[in-house]
Amino acid sequence: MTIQWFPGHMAKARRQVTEKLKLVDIIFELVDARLPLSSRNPMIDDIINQKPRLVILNKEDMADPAATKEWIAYFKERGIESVSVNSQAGNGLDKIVKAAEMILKEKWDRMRARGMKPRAMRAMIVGIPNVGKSTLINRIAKKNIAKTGNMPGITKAQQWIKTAKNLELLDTPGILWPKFEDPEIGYKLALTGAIKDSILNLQDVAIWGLRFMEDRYPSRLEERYGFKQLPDDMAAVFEQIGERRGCLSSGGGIDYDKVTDIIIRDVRSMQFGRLTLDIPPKKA
Ligand SMILES: Nc1nc2c(ncn2[C@@H]2O[C@H](COP(=O)(O)OP(=O)(O)OP(=O)(O)O)[C@@H](O)[C@H]2O)c(=O)[nH]1
Repeated sequence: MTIQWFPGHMAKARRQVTEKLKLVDIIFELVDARLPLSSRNPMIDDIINQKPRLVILNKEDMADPAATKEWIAYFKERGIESVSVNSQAGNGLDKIVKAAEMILKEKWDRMRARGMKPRAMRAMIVGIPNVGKSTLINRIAKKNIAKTGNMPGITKAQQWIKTAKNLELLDTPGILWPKFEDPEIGYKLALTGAIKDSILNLQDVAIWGLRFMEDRYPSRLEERYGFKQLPDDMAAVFEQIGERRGCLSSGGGIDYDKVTDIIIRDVRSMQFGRLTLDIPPKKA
């Protein structure tokens, strides 16, 4: 991920999504199921401007299943339909089609009432980098019956992926920017790999991750690193992990950078199991 989100890039991304909005009936807003709020673009409501929308919580296989259920209920309470899927395995694609049909039902009924022939629903995927947009598009494309080609003579025509199930998907997603002025959101995005590793101090990211594990999943932290509770002195924590995992620097001491990498890699490669980093808000 090399995109730096300067104001010019944001304006361009927004313009590209706005232009394509006219072509579709529904937006598939893809988020990371581990971060259902932090991986949303902060201006998404404004950008899609009343267009019907389905939130897709992708990478459900990496998220805490109980939390995913709570997040789906959270969106529902706010009038937003959502489904969870694992695009890598191709699980849940039927759920997407069903939910889209439900969301667009009234519009389709109106078209039928006017004597119009039902046509396929047209959708586009939007989301911040790394949430799995290309993976989902490729999954759907693999299951497709035919991929429509460019219209002759129109060099930049959109390509539509036709699925067997009355859905046509734009083959290029809309890429929007994440928001990471809030340090907490930044740590979460960094820990899941949604923003470049050079943006934040990785040791801070690793420490945030350890504190999160202590708070939410203490038994998994203990199992992996041997700490029931973390001492205030984080250097001691790094040293213990470093000793266990053989992270020695050339001078013989503990190599803190190696320990940092191990902690971050352990989260990303699910050594702590399925984690949801955005905590579903408690019901009022
Ligand atoms: N475990 C798991 N990994 C997934 C899933 N979907 C995507 N991935 C992985 O997430 C990473 C990012 O996926 P992409 O499809 O490249 O994400 P993208 O949103 O297109 O990313 P950009 O091109 O940066 O905008 C890849 O390593 C995928 O293999 C999923 O459902 N489960």
